Amino acid sequence: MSPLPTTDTPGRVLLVDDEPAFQRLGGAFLRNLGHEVLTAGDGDQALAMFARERPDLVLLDLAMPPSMDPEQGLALIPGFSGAPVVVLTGHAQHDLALRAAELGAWDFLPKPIDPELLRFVVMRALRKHRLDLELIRLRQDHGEESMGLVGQAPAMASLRGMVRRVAPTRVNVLVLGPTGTGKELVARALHEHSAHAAAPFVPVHCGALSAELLESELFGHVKGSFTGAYRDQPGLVEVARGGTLFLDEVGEMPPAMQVKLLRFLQEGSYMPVGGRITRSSEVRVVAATHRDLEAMVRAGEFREDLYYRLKGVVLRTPALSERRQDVPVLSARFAQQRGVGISASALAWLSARDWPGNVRELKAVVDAAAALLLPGQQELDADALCLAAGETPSSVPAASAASDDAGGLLDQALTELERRLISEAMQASGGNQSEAARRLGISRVGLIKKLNRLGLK
Ligand SMILES: Nc1ncnc2c1ncn2[C@@H]1O[C@H](COP(=O)(O)OP(=O)(O)OP(=O)(O)O)[C@@H](O)[C@H]1O
Repeated sequence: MSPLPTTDTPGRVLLVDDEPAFQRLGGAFLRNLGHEVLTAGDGDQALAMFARERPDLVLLDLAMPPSMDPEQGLALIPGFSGAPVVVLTGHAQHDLALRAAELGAWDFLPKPIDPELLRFVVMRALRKHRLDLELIRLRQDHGEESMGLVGQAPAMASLRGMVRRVAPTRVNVLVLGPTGTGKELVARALHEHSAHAAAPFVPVHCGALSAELLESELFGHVKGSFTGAYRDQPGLVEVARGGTLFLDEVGEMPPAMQVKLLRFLQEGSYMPVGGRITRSSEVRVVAATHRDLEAMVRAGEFREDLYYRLKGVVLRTPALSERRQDVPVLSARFAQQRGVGISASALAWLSARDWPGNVRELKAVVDAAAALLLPGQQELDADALCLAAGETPSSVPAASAASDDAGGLLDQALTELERRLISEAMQASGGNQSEAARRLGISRVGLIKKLNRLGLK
């Protein structure tokens, strides 16, 4: 047996025991080891202290006043969720110890307590607690890190960096990029990482409505202001109060509305359709368009003053053709969301194509292919993707499984994919092999072998 470790980072321990002698002696022993010790003499006190002080560990005697019934002690265990619980039991109370474990206790110590064992069990439980916390933090960081914006290309990393920096501010943001590249995702990430994430996120499609309807939608209307206005209707600027108003396709906004929006952006005030009283609302505005707004301004199609109001900060979402190395990771994510795997041939097929509709189009094909899988099939392959894309499987090389040289063609497609991913990673890393290997998720030695094999050195 390995020797018991002697030192570790101390923690904050809640000692729940009604015996003053044990509180004193056990407490002093743990304090000597550097731990901070809190004590409670009954269940109610213990739960209240736990809620207030959030200790790292609970040492719990099961038999306590008023009833001294261990069942009552057991019932306390779930109340200490978030910290490991070590129960203190009598020597012959194995059943009780098992029940405690079922209820979530991490360990148990027989009484009378052996100090060496106490020291060891406390240290082990504290270590577990710290690992749990670290895991939670890593999970949060990981979720935060991608913010739903999947992609390893440098352009995506810097986009995420900008979102993280801009989100906590209230500055207006203009998101520019081709259709289907994640502009709305960026707007949502900005909202979700702002201090106002609990307030509403309200999207409005500016191109889908006439000027009149858009005005009524945004600023609301009063009863009787037009046929069909049977009651007062608040506008979306009101619905989004305190949160984010997302103006999608702002380039399509009719000129008559542009001037009203400008007023709202400048003064925070607006007039509901048919109303006589000016209202105000405070929202953060994120606008997006796939159109060249600057060119529209030059052509007199979009108000210059509104353009400058909207573009507090400009964020750009890259076309998928500018980050082809992200096709596999995006495809794998979309397949995973559908609960299926994805084969190498499928990734090769997807990577070899152009995606004029960008991520939206890629996602639609992966989703459709997942829906077309036969019962029992767990993995997307090139055939399923061909069908989903409306092509006959034999029209693409990787799918012609029936032909004699199908294996050869698949190998060829995979080699091509490998060559491209490696070249792109090397380029993105400025020729640094260690960095390129990290991006590709392989070892440096593995990368060097591949570079030699593919003649890329
Ligand atoms: N980086 C990404 N990671 C994961 N999913 C993405 C990414 N970019 C886009 N998508 C997905 O692609 C689809 C289209 O994204 P979104 O609606 O945000 O694009 P858009 O640029 O606003 O499009 P449009 O200009 O047509 O309004 C959505 O299903 C979205 O979840």
